[in-house]
Amino acid sequence: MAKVISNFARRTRTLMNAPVLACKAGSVTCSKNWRLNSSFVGADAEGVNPLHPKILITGSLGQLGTGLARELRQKYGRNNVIMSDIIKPSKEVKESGPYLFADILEFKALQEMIVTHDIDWIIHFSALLSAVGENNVPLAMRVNIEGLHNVLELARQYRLKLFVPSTIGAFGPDSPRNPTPDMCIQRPRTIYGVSKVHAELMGEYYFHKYGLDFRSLRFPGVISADTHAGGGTTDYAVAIFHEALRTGTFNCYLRPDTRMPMMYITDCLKSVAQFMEVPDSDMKLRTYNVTAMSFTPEELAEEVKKYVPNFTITYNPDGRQQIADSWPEVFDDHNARADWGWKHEHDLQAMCKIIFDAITPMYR
Ligand SMILES: NC(=O)C1=CN([C@@H]2O[C@H](COP(=O)(O)OP(=O)(O)OC[C@H]3O[C@@H](n4cnc5c(N)ncnc54)[C@H](O)[C@@H]3O)[C@@H](O)[C@H]2O)C=CC1
Ligand SMILES: CC(=O)[C@H](N)C(=O)O
Repeated sequence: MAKVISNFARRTRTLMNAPVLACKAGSVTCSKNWRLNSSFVGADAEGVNPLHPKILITGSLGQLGTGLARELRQKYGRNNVIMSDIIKPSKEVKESGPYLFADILEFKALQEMIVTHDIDWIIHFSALLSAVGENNVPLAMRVNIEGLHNVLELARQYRLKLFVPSTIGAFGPDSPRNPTPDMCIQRPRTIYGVSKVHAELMGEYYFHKYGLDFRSLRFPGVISADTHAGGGTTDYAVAIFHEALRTGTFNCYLRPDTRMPMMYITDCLKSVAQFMEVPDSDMKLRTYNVTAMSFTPEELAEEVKKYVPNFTITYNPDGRQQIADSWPEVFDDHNARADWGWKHEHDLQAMCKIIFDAITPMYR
């Protein structure tokens, strides 16, 4: 009990020292008293129970968030993972566990949420992806850059663990493209990429300056069986499966030989869940590349033909071609594999089989 009280006192003191939080001291104390009265067995130095951290996912109604919430709820308990976004959740989402409205640009409301719900970790998914970002630069700057500043400050003030995904889009035409290592020139030419390099650097700065437990993985294009994709350059590899079954044809906005790194969604979600638990001592970097495969639209189309033999594909490159041409072709993730055992499960063939098995019945 003495350890519990001293942890509690230390955490409360830290919070009270943050000037912006002074007015919240009452609710902080109240929230931590709840912790005192509840099961606190096995809490670490920050007072977080490593078996049941309370996790907030921002932007959780996008392509990745719902699946990650499912994965983390299985691990840490349904009520310990709070989904949030600015859009209305479906009935299934509402029934699956806690969901809250959270605009990443409203700092005070986020503070209140962290305190009221006693959050330990933030998984920060809110973002505008590459193609939509190019179409609305001012909004991308607000959501991707101001939003990041807000979560960094929240994580610093409340001593939270923070995960912010980065992307192959954080590299640019001056980076080596085949393969692209963790450490190399990063001069992206999209606002999305610029905001992600900014996130990597700011997170690492907060780590060195304040000891913030900042973690980031650079994902390749993530492919899932559902049609939702947030407006990225890699989205063709999500849309193609449904179009193939629905119409037998697909009009691709990239050239047939445009090679990009990709990953099946379950591998992506597994990488996040695994990475959040990697001990500090095993992490030589705070930002790691992770990937599973690399393919071109032409190669994907060949695979699709195995399931839809009459499938045809046409190519009409648009503005996304220029983005893709500046991104990595093959991602080098050997550091993640060596330092903390990252390993993908699905290659192109395995992924296509899972997706077609899942969605073909919908089109019969
Ligand atoms: N899906 C992919 O292929 C990849 C994704 N990532 C990163 O992973 C994260 C999640 O990606 P996805 O789920 O695909 O994105 P998405 O575009 O599908 O979802 C983003 C979510 O952010 C929400 N959002 C927008 N403005 C907001 C605001 N002001 N406050 C709160 N939420 C807001 C949107 O409503 C949306 O649900 C992003 O940071 C993205 O950059 C990185 C590499 C690849
Ligand atoms: C690779 C990404 O970050 C995303 N899918 C996009 O294409 O913008």
